[in-house]
Amino acid sequence: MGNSCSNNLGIPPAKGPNAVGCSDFMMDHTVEGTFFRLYYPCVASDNAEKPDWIPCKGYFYGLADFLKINRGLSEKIFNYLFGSFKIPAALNGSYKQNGKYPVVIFSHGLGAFRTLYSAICTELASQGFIVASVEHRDESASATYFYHQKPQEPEKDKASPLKPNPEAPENLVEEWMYYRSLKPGESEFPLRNKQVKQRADECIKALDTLIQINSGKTMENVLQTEFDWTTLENSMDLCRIAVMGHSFGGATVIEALCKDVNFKCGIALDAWMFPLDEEIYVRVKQPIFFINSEKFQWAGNISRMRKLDSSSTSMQRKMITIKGTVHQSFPDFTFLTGNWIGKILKLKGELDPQVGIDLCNRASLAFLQRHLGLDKDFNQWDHLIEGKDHNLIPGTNVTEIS
Ligand SMILES: CCN(CC)CCN(C[C@]12C[C@](c3ccc(C(F)(F)F)cc3)(C1)C2)C(=O)Cn1c(SCc2ccc(F)cc2)nc(=O)c2c1C=CC2
Repeated sequence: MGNSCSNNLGIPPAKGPNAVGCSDFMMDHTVEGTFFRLYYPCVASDNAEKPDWIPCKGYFYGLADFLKINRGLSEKIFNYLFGSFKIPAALNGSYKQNGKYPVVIFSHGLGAFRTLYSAICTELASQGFIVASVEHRDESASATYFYHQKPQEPEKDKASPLKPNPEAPENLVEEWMYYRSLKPGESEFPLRNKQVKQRADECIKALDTLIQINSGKTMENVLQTEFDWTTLENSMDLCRIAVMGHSFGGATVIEALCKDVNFKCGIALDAWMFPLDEEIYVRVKQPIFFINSEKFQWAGNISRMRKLDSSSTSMQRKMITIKGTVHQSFPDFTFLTGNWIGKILKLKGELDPQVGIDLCNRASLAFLQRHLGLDKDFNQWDHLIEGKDHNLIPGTNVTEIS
């Protein structure tokens, strides 16, 4: 019986052979630029500083907006509950050169943002992937930020004004974009359909930026982190690229596969299929792996996933359901509250969160080895792709409409 006191809460460290580095990248500074958190294999060091899980309090404000609760009060509660958590990775750790690593682009869910899936992203990086977790600017994130060029200061006040945010780059002003909820009477599909298209474009833009970084081109990272991005020259295997995402990010996976054949396969975690156009189902050709929770799915959503099955590539369309899991079993919150808060807020299912994320990560690694042609030992988990485990169901538990 694990001790129930709170000191055993935290994001579980990755299990793979590589130490994990983590660094944030934004280029260019505008809302049209790309913004992602990069996780990568790094040189092991025991005293490395760890990145903050929630990087600044603007994200707490956005979470409050998303959850429709008061900002002031919830900022204090969130800060108390989650403010001190770190990501089990080395902030700006030195990149570990070892051949070319396959690449994964990760897309977060509605109301989430780039840092909330670190148990998945750090595990992939520790197993030898370079992972870019994008932060979407389609107003589906709880919060995100970007910069404006500061208007030219009139000559008179020479002295530079007190800088609002010390690490903010020169002469740029930080601006925050918060979650946009549906307006009363607004129909949801047009908004979500527009957002999923922008989200796919942002995944492609992040990939294009990684391709430039891989070429060794000096990139001007607006965030001015202590990380030398030129060390990533020739680090990526650009024939082995996958796209992955949770919920709204799962729909983004399908849209991105459709738009860019550089994505060789996709993994959709508890996908929310509603935002997708009907005609997309026949256009996707790449392999897709649906990893579903037991509680979130419903017949209409499953039947849309099944439409992707009927095409000729059905051999490469797989679906499993993890028993005892809920929608929030994929983001990091599932590790960060005690059992009873977690159950009340539906952040935890019946299954131990660590067991659930291990099944998800191992099944994903096996699928990535199969469809990116990796020569690792992830095929040891091939049985998980078929749902062969006492905590898995092949396909779905949802009784589907015919
Ligand atoms: C009332 C809000 N109402 C908005 C439409 C529904 C809210 N909701 C259920 C929630 C998110 C919940 C949550 C988070 C976080 C705490 C905290 F206390 F731990 F912070 C608590 C409680 C509230 C569980 C979902 O939207 C579920 N969902 C999600 S949740 C992604 C997410 C968001 C924020 C996070 F911090 C972590 C993960 N991503 C999607 O793409 C889709 C859906 C539904 C359809 C498509």
